[in-house]
Amino acid sequence: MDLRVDGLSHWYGDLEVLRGIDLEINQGEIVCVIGPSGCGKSTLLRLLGGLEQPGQGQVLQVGEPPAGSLNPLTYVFQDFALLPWRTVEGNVSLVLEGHGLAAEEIEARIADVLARTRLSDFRKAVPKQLSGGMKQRVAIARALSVNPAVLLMDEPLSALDSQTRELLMDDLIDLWTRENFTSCYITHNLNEAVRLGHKVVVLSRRPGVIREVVEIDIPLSERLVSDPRIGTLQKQLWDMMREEAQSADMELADE
Ligand SMILES: Nc1ncnc2c1ncn2[C@@H]1O[C@H](COP(=O)(O)OP(=O)(O)OP(=O)(O)O)[C@@H](O)[C@H]1O
Repeated sequence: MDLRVDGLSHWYGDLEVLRGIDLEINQGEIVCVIGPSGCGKSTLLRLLGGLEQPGQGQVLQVGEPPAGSLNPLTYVFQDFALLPWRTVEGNVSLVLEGHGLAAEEIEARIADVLARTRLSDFRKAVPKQLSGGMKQRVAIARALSVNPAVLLMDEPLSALDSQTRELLMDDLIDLWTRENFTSCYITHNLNEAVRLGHKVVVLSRRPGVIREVVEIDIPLSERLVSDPRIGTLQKQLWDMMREEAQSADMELADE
């Protein structure tokens, strides 16, 4: 299933947050969205997932979600959003309950996603026993368990230290290489965008309009930290964002 965004604009009261966004998220691609603070990135993600209705324009689901999808558009948040009193398997099973699935189907889905995210040995652990990186892996496993068409990821690595972020990026690259999942991935971090994005959408300061869509045709598995092409792309993105980020910074300081 693809997502198509047509002429999307959004306001909160008098505050215009997004203006005239046209965007395609095609099946099997990771679309990263970057832009200065407050430019409407999280709002865009909420509109994509139907948590809010756009002031203008529309978000279209083109094609069918994968077989067995319980929730075609599924979020992964920065703060992991795990229930502290539930085990790893309990946190995954949370999103599988209430769909009328047989107990064996729930068990099969849990075992499958824990294996795919290499968490099988941790299924009885509770969140406080896990590092931040492991918690986010549980959140990703939970999102995958509903067999989503599109993963909506809102700064999923930004609460993690830089080494853990590197490890999780490797995990995501590995997962994508095995499964070609589809994602809209919001980030502040330009390195994440150039390591993970098939497309990088650069938003202006608020109201967010699309300044540029940068297509990156280097295979994800070849985008090593040491690859000079990655550094060059990152600099290119920063050159596009610098002025917008400076202006946004001043605006926020005035508020
Ligand atoms: N529910 C809401 N009601 C009113 N204003 C809101 C609401 N949600 C967001 N805003 C405002 O809309 C603007 C865009 O917010 P949003 O969180 O989408 O930006 P962002 O680009 O994700 O920001 P950041 O990079 O800082 O996370 C901000 O000025 C924010 O204060």
